[in-house]
Amino acid sequence: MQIKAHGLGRRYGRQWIFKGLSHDFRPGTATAVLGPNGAGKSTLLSILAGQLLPTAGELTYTLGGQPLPVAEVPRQLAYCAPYLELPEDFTLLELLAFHTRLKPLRPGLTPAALVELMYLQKARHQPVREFSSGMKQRLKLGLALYAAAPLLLLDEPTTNLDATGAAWYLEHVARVRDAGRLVIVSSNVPAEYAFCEAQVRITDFQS
Ligand SMILES: Nc1ncnc2c1ncn2[C@@H]1O[C@H](COP(=O)(O)OP(=O)(O)OP(=O)(O)O)[C@@H](O)[C@H]1O
Repeated sequence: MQIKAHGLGRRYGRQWIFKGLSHDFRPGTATAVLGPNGAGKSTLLSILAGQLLPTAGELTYTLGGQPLPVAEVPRQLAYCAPYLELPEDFTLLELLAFHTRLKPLRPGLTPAALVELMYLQKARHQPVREFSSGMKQRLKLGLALYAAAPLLLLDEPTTNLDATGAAWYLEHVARVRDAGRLVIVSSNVPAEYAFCEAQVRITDFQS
């Protein structure tokens, strides 16, 4: 997956969050979207996900060398963000059965194997609402990292993770970096994006 952003801007009311943002998110690369709290990182990720319209500029998506209409982007997308909620009344196994029908896992990976990768075996029959915040974050990350999707968006991925959880994230994000998969990480925690080859600083596009 490739995304070309040209002259992108987003405004809320009269306030421009960012303006004139151009960047080529090349296939197979990992890019960090950086900026302090409130800079517009989540706003940019929502725009790249095709979930929020930019006020200015344009986005071009390409998959396998072919243009991809923006309406098709959600099908190609795995997205983990603090504001995306899980259906918490399901048990873990119920949630995986439901979720993987809509968003299949990588070829050869079963929900049972994913449960083990996420170290959540003991919670298989537990409703997700009873999970700790760190367990929920491991689940959200596991579902996104191991989805069969060529675009991976991670918004503040180590939110709620302890040191062991943060190390788990770094190990698994490295494992799922296939040729052609585009990874975009929004963050202001250096350890979370140290592996990224490219950076977009939102503050470079603010007046
Ligand atoms: N729906 C909205 N209506 C009005 N303003 C909004 C809306 N959504 C976001 N904003 C504003 O846009 C700015 C950027 O918000 P955003 O959540 O994208 O920042 P962020 O860099 O992800 O912040 P953080 O690091 O705190 O998560 C903020 O000033 C926020 O108040």
